[in-house]
Amino acid sequence: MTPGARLAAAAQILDEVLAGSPAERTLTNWARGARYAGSKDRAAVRDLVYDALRRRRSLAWVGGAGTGRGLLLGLLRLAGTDPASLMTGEGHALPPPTPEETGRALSDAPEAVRLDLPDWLLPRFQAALGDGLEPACAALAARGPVTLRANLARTTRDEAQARLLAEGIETHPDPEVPTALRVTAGATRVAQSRAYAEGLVELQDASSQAAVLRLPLRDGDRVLDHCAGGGGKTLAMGALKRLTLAAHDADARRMADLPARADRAGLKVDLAADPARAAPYDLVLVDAPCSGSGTWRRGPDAKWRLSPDDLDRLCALQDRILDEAAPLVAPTGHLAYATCSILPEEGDDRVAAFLARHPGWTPVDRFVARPDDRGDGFFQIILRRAGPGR
Ligand SMILES: C[S@@+](CC[C@H](N)C(=O)[O-])C[C@H]1O[C@@H](n2cnc3c(N)ncnc32)[C@H](O)[C@@H]1O
Repeated sequence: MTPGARLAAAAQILDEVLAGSPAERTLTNWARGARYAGSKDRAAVRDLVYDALRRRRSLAWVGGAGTGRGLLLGLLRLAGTDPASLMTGEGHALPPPTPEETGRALSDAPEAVRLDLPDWLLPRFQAALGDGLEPACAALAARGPVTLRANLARTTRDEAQARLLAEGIETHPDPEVPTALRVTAGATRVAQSRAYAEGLVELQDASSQAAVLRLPLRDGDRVLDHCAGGGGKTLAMGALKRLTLAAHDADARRMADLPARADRAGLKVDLAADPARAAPYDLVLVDAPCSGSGTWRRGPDAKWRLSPDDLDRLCALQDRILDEAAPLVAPTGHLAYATCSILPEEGDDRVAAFLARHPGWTPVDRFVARPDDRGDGFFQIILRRAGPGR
């Protein structure tokens, strides 16, 4: 495909996403129908779509319209590329820009537009981030890093790094998270690499790894990952200590890949349909469903879809899951609550509400990460039952 044809494909996909179709599914459907598109074309179109969605408001401003075409006009202008050089109207390329499609200067845009936030979220982000508002929004508007976790149950980080390098995957050790390797070249090879197949590394964001490293885990502990999903945190915990691991998810289908991933990592994980049956646990981790606001660069359509009502519903669900999980903790055990959100409504506010309902608990550790070039935004609090603990 020519660069102009890729742009035209991205414009069409973006129009479908803007009309409400989920980005990932729309891209997959397009790729299925576009037999002429090679893997490089698919990757380039995908990058265009995601780059445009992350900066949807600012690009619409600069591009002059909130359509797929408008966003791409904005993207080209902000990259210093003359849109007329790619929108030529020839072959499969989009028609050339018209005199009406001039757009406006980003410096004249309101703050929420410049920061690529929905209006209703701006005051919440301001309150939550203070001076960190602009860098966090810039991070959410850019591509996120690809980070691996060295599986310390199988290897050291140095060894994992060397094995990856031998397969053409270059990484950089995170200076603060001792398990994390940021991929600097060859990211598309990871899933097919032997290092990955042999369970030496897993894909996991550095902030999420940092949070798991703070959990109070001891050899022999009984641990429940109460919202396990694909099991990223279950596996990260299992790599650190010899644990009896149980994983639960209200939607068991989300754990479908967990047995294979556990096998690869050399771990045994019990998939618990009813986690109360094996209670109590020394640690229950609630990695709750949330807005994902700390990870919006990875699924940017969610940033534009979230409504205040959605956020209220998520907060109510987070409260309910915490109430379900707390009785599963042993008298001397811990309850950890985590979200990949930077909104206080889903973090400290939920903890305060929990403590008001359950005065028998006390926080012992709090971890907050903002999205940056090292990792995603994340929140975690570790609670222990008040009174003599461990
Ligand atoms: C943030 S995701 C978990 C991600 C996962 N821990 C990981 O690290 O890959 C939240 C999960 O909570 C699950 N969930 C939603 N409601 C739940 C409930 N009431 N009890 C348990 N899990 C629930 C969702 O199905 C979803 O898979």
